[in-house]
Amino acid sequence: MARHTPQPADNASADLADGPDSTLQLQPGPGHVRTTALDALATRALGYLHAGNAVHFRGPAGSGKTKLALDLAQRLGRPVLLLVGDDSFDTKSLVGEASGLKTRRVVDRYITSVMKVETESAPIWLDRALSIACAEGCTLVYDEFNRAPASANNVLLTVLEERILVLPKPRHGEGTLRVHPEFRAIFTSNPHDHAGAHAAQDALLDRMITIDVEGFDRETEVAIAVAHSGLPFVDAGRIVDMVRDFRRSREWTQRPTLRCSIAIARMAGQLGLRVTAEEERFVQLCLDVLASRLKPGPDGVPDPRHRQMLVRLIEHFCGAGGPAPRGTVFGGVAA
Ligand SMILES: Nc1ncnc2c1ncn2[C@@H]1O[C@H](COP(=O)(O)OP(=O)(O)OP(=O)(O)O)[C@@H](O)[C@H]1O
Repeated sequence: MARHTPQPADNASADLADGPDSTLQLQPGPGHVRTTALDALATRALGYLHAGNAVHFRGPAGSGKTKLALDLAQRLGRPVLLLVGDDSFDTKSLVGEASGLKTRRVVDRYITSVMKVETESAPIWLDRALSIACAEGCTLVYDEFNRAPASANNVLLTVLEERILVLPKPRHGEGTLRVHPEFRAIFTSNPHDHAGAHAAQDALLDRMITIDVEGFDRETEVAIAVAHSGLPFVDAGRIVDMVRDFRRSREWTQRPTLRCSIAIARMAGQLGLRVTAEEERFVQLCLDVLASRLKPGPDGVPDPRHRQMLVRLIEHFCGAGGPAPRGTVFGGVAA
């Protein structure tokens, strides 16, 4: 769980970093990108959040859900709590639990010849992300919430509907906690992720507004690749076009995401590689990032024809003659 107190001005994004007191804190990232498309999406979601609704961003890996959720959380101007869903979660992981006993011993020597000793024990309650967020009116970003079992997430039902947190054991003598009016929740999930994910219960989905984030437009992807790499727009554009074409082709088993474009652009920038098919190391870099995602051939081993297609893809989009015409190599529809 990471906790973040909002910073002033235009520090809209948040990356994880160790704070000065060595607790994990979210820090604004210098490369946060806002484009027309991202702004439109953010305005929509912020409207729902301001009106008191929970918002859920659903989309494939690398579609920018977490970054968007953290950006919006920061914009709400309340402290932010980040929770990442996990298969091992139960109700206690979200709301906390009584842990150990606090013992108080009173020694009464009012009359010198008589000593009266009274011992009193009370449970110590340890709060977790949800109870803190509900009590203090924080914004809870619950990333990959469907990785936690539905039984752990059940406690959210009354929080989102009746705005009451029902505690499994009394906390400071109370069995329920009235949710702070400023409490907001932003969820993310990946519906294509089957490893370790659970089906989110309908009742919970029914209490949030789900926005599908299937991937960004070209302008946004290029702007993000530039922000992460410092490459010129033209070079980042060639890399993004290449990855987008591969993505549309469906000739992969693992989706080539925005992270692929960022990785290629960032490493090309760091290694000082020219973004062209004439640069052998650049071609190798693209193959290293992309080839493992290719569909295997019928015998389960990488199909050399697919790899050849990948090389043609690099030559097409990063050929010597400048930016490629908006054609496709893998057969996807050009943007
Ligand atoms: N607006 C943005 N500005 C800068 N970088 C961004 C922006 N949106 C996304 N990114 C970058 O794109 C990459 C993918 O984003 P993010 O981690 O939010 O995706 P995700 O959908 O949550 O992925 P996963 O499901 O795999 O966790 C990250 O490296 C992130 O920093």
